[in-house]
Amino acid sequence: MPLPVALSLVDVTVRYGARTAIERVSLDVRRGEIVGLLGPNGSGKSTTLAVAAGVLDPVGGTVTVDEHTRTADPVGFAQRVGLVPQEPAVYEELTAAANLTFFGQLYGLTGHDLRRRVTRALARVKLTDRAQDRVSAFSGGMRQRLNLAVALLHDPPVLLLDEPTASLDPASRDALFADLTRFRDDGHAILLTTHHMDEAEAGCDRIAVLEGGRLAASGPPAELLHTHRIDRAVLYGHLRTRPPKYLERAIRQRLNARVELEITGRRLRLSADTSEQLGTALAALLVEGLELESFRTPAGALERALRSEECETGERA
Ligand SMILES: Nc1ncnc2c1ncn2[C@@H]1O[C@H](COP(=O)(O)OP(=O)(O)OP(=O)(O)O)[C@@H](O)[C@H]1O
Repeated sequence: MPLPVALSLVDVTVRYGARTAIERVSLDVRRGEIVGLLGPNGSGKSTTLAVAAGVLDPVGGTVTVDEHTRTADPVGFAQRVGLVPQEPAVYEELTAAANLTFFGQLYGLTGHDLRRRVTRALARVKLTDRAQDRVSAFSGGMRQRLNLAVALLHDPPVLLLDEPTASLDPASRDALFADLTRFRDDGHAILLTTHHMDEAEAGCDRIAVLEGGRLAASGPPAELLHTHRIDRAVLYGHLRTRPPKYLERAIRQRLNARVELEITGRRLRLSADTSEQLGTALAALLVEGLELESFRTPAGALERALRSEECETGERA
C-alpha cells in the first residue's frame, strides 16, 4: 500500500515578470518517498522547489501540503515544510547548537521544547559531538548536515532540498543520501533537485524531469533510463574550486553546440552525443584551466539498460 501524498502541486505556473519560469507543473510526493527533480540549467527546478516551500506564490495552480494550502492556512503550511537552500544559510561565528537555537527561536520555539528539538536535530544529522564547535571549523559536508538540521527543527513531514550535493565531495554526498534514506524510511516526503541522473538513479525512488519549465517525464529511475536521453555519453565531475562566471562563459564558447555543460557549485555534468565529442569537450575544459578533483562516466547506467534488454531478448530466444 503506497503511503499518502504529502506534497501536491497541481497545474502550477510561476512567472517572474513577463518570463514564465514553470508552466502547469503537476507533481505529487508521497511520505516514504524521495523524488529527484532533474533538468538542465534554467529548466525551473529551483522555482518548483521555491513554490513548494511557499517562498514563491504561483500565478496559477495549487500547492498543498497534507491538505493545507498556503493561501488558506499559511502557518499550517509552513509548519509542514522544511527547505534546505543550496547555500548553507548558517552563521559561521556561532556554534552548531547556537545556530539551531537561533533558527528555533525564529520558528517561535522556546524553553524546554526548543532545547529538546535542538538536541534531536543534532542527533538526526550526527552532529551531537560537534554541537559546541563553531561552524567556521566545519567541512562542507558538516555545514550541509547543519543546514539539514535547521530544516528538521520543526519536524516537518515534507523536506525540500535545492541542489544539496552541489558543493559536496563524493563521500559527503553518499553520507547525505544515507541520511535522506533514513528520513524517507521515517515517513518523510523528500523532494530534491539535482543535475545528476546517476545520483538520482542511485538515491531517488522517482525522478521528475523538467525541460523549459514543463514536466517532460516522471517515473522510477529504471523506467526513465530507457526513455530519457541516456544514450548520450555523460561525465560527472567534481571541480577543485567553483569556477568564476567568466571562465564558465569562455568554456561554453569553446564547446560544440551538441555538448551540454551543467555547473552547480563545484559539481559538473558534461554530456555529448558520442564519447569522441565528450573527449574533445573535456580537453577544452582542461585547456581553459578547469581542474577536476575527480570524475566518473556513468556508462554503467546505459550498459545496465542495454544488458537487461539483451537478457530479455536472450530469454525470449
Ligand atoms: N529571480 C528571477 N527573476 C527573473 N527570472 C528568473 C529568476 N529566477 C529564475 N528566473 C528564470 O526562471 C527560469 C527557471 O529558473 P530556475 O532557477 O528555476 O531554473 P533551474 O532549473 O533551477 O536552473 P539552475 O540549474 O541553473 O539552478 C529561468 O529562465 C531563469 O532565468
